[in-house]
Amino acid sequence: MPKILIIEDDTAFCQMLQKFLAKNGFDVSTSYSIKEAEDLISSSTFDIILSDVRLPKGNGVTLLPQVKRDSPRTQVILMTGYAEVKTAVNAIKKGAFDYISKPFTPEAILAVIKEALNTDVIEAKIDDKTPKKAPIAERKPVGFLKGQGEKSKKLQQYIELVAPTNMSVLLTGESGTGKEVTANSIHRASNRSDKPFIAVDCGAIPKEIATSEFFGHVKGSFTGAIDDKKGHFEAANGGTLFLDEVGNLSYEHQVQLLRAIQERKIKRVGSTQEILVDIRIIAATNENLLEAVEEGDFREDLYHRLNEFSIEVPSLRDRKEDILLFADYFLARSNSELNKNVLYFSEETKRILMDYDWPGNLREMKNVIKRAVLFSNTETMLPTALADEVVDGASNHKELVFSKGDFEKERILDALKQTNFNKSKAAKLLQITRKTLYNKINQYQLDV
Ligand SMILES: Nc1ncnc2c1ncn2[C@@H]1O[C@H](COP(=O)(O)OP(=O)(O)OP(=O)(O)O)[C@@H](O)[C@H]1O
Repeated sequence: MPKILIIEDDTAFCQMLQKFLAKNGFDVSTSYSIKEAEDLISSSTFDIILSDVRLPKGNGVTLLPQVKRDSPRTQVILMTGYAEVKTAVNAIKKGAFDYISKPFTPEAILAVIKEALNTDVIEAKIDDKTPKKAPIAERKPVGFLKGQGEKSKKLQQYIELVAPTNMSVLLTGESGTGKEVTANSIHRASNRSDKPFIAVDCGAIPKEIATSEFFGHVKGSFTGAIDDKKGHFEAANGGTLFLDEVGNLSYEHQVQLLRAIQERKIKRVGSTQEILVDIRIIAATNENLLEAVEEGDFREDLYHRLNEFSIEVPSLRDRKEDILLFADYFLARSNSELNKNVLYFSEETKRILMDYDWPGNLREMKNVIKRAVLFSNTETMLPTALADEVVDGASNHKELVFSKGDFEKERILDALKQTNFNKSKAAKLLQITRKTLYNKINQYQLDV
């Protein structure tokens, strides 16, 4: 039975959580203060520590070094208020597994705990050198940062609203915005969270084998069917089937899919036996599906069946307030994946991250930051570590917005500091003339 320690000074909430987790099969200890927790941690080993961030005499994050030193396999999950997300992201840098924002649903906390326990199992399997082949479509749950800006809050509200229902959800949004992780987040917050989440990229399945991929086949039903095989519908039974790039399905497969969803039963290729399936469908597209319907490329009845509730996942440039929060998050993840210790972004780097347009959205940011972490040899990430297209893209954008006065004063000071107060070099860096720089220095009465 996995052991959990809850550290929470709100006694009523702590006891409620204890009862709930005990009911769900965990061996739960509680402590109401850091001191009490330290004693428990030194005398016992826990699989999970679930700690409030703000505690009477300190902060849940201060426990991390002790836990990581004495019991490296223990996973720490922090419970935060909205305002403490930044602290929690910093805690991930120091080795915390994840954080969960209060208030949270029972399903949500169970999902994070399970994910933390799974990580351990995966590591153990690697240690064993007996990796099991996972079904192609079964993907490990991914980290999900909620964000704090208006668009992010709205996205989160929609996720929480629709998650407990059985409604089909259609996720729209540009490539890389996080549609798959949003789908996963809906699944984790639903009452199907202990059942599979199967993600299928409809654009990547060859047309000839799509039926068998979705519904399975029996041995000998076609050349190459050397064994009985379960399809994605059966694999997702009881859980959620995520259909990515659903607009890429052929007409024939749209018909098959609609029938299976409506009738809630399928037949494996080559079999006459009907199999009942209970699945929730979440579909995603980055094209305009309604246009595809109008042009006759996508069946209207299937469109309405998938679109019982639609959520638009915003682009990263529409989540400006969250850009640095996401950047911090990817910095922490990259450090732990690459075993590096890049802790900060320089002011200029932050500005570039803010100014850049991020056409590839969060996927692009994740890759850009990982690469930059690899290239950084200091605790502070400098712009030189960023890919050229990001720096160039941001400076084109910066030229456009420079005159608006946004952060102008700060930018000028930063450029001056970076160039050791050499005004010609600073002007060059800012991509303005020396004369403009002098005018700005006067305008802002900078003492340089
Ligand atoms: N809210 C988030 N928190 C943390 N990471 C995120 C978040 N959203 C997206 N990501 C990361 O960004 C990357 C892209 O996300 P995802 O694959 O879900 O995007 P997508 O919209 O489904 O992309 P595509 O349209 O190309 O299928 C992933 O690596 C994912 O982990």
